Amino acid sequence: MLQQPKFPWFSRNIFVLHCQQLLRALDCKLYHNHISKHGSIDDTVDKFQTTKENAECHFQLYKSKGQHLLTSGRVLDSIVKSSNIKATDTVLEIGPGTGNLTLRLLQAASKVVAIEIDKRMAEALQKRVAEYGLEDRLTLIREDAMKTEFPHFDLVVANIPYGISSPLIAKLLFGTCPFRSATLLLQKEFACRLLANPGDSEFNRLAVNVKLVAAVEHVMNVSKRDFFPVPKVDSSIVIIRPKVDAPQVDLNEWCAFTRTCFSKKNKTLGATFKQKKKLNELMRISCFMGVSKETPMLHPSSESSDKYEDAEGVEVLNDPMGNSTPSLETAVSLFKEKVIKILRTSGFEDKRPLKISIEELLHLLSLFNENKIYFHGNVEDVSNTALDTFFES
Ligand SMILES: C[S@@+](CC[C@H](N)C(=O)[O-])C[C@H]1O[C@@H](n2cnc3c(N)ncnc32)[C@H](O)[C@@H]1O
Repeated sequence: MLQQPKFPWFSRNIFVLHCQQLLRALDCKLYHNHISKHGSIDDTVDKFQTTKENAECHFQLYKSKGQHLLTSGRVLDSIVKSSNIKATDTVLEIGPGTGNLTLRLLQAASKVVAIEIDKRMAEALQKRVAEYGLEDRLTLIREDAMKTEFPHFDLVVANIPYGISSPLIAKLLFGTCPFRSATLLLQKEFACRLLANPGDSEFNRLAVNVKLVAAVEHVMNVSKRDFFPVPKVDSSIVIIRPKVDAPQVDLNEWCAFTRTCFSKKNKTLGATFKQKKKLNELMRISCFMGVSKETPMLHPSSESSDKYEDAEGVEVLNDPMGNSTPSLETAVSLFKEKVIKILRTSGFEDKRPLKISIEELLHLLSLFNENKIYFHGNVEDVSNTALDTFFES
């Protein structure tokens, strides 16, 4: 007889999963290779169930760790099939859990590197993989995937904890390991945002930043009923493929630029860039970037009194030492004129970020930079700040 879970399913965000229940819930019928070698899959499951430790163990599944196990054989097979795994590939799996997907990946690939934060899950996975005699092909790293340096891999295939979707995608796309593709199960709403195009209501900074460097393909939607325990949200499978010809752009500058453009995504860029706070910030950053040596507007001095116009007909003040320095107020107003002039002459002033393509955004950023207007001040700290601000809206 199966033991009853210790807690009710919905108590305190913690679920109890009995191993036997989980294993009975698994649809393992497509382990063809294994079946042909070792007899029926039911035999294997029974063998696993009667292992003393497993027969007695149970897990508390934590929502905080995104522990919703995928139990549909149909969906698991679709994930593997759509990933186009080659027999020579090393697959990176983030959050293998008890191994429902891992076992299928081990059948298709040469190696699987699985990173699992939960010790109990890792132990159950190891045992289960050993039951199938596949342990030589599995490298199990018991760490937080966000704090671990990824070893070499060819592609990623994973049902990830949804809480780390954004930083994980950023880590993959801007990490040091080149890879072919990432087939990921994501929360449906998040996947829709990733897939959105200019003009779509969901179009946003997330899509812009990801699509700068990768193509995103929708594979299929997955019902919440295909998970155990059943989560509140539906899911989607997407494949992210890094572009081989991604534009060469300073990522920090790009991320800071898109953050500004999408800060008020229903407003025109003209309205967004006219905000006093934003102008002050941009002027400060442009100053920090060393433009101060080239333009007097970035050395404001309220002491100055005499006025004259510079070569471009811009009003500038003289300070007692003979340096040309405008007041802070004048400097901000000159800076604003410069920003608006760029937006107006390039035709972006009345456009809304929701409808602007990546190519257009790249063009606008290059116009700003050519005019020595910068969005990110710290050029040395590229990786950290780019990742930190990559997806926030
Ligand atoms: C949605 S479950 C998926 C389990 C399994 N892949 C499946 O499909 O049944 C997510 C898994 O990721 C693990 N996990 C959560 N946060 C993690 C992190 N930061 N690094 C690595 N694994 C994590 C959880 O313990 C859990 O096993």
